[in-house]
Amino acid sequence: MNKNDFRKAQIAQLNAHAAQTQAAGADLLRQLLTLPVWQHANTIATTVSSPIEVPTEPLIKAAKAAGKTVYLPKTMPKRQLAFLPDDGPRITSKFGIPEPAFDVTKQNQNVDLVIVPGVAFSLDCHYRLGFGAGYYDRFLAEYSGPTVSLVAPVQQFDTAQWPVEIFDWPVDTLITTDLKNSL
Ligand SMILES: Nc1nc2c(c(=O)[nH]1)N(C=O)[C@@H](CNc1ccc(C(=O)N[C@@H](CCC(=O)O)C(=O)O)cc1)CN2
Ligand SMILES: Nc1ncnc2c1ncn2[C@@H]1O[C@H](COP(=O)(O)OP(=O)(O)OP(=O)(O)O)[C@@H](O)[C@H]1O
Repeated sequence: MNKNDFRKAQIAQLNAHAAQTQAAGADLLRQLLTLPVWQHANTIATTVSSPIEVPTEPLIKAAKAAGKTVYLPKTMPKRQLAFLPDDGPRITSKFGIPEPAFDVTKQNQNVDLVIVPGVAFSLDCHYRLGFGAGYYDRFLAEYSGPTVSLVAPVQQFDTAQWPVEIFDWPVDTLITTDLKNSL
């Protein structure tokens, strides 16, 4: 199947399994908190999740409670992402995603840990398929720090069932959970 058709089918699956994905969040977060790469990070980047994604609000709260600075992406022209601290009001973008206000003096593209979103992940080579605009592919081409993705059962594939391209970057660490942790 081509990438766009696979992505469309997979987004339909994410919608159908949204409750299961929300339920998986607690176990995925529990595992994240045990990772040295999390524990040692002073600055972390994540997203504001939509209802079909692994919930990130508990992760944001846990990071702040641990004294970390949380950065969120703001979508910029030319499909670039600017990472800005989650320290003020969030403004909903034209894509419906709440984002921090742009302030070049606060921008940080080199945080200690990036939590990478996606619609599907391959467990063998850690490839990810995103929502399709290439924002993270472009960002990861420039970022050399550690990456982790929280993978709900519906997002797990033993091997990529979609075409992997030259600009696709594997994620360092995939955290997965059993279906029984999501019921
Ligand atoms: N929660 C969350 N936030 C995130 C991401 C994500 O995956 N999850 N992103 C991960 O990358 C970035 C936003 N990703 C996006 C991915 C696709 C489209 C999109 O398809 N937009 C148009 C098409 C516009 C175009 O082709 O330029 C659309 O809605 O039709 C928008 C944003 C940053 N924030
Ligand atoms: N490093 C890059 N530089 C320029 N263009 C890129 C780069 N990486 C990806 N692209 C372009 O971005 C587009 C979207 O790529 P793809 O379909 O793989 O997105 P995705 O992985 O689903 O999205 P995302 O990375 O936002 O989650 C492609 O047309 C690709 O050519």
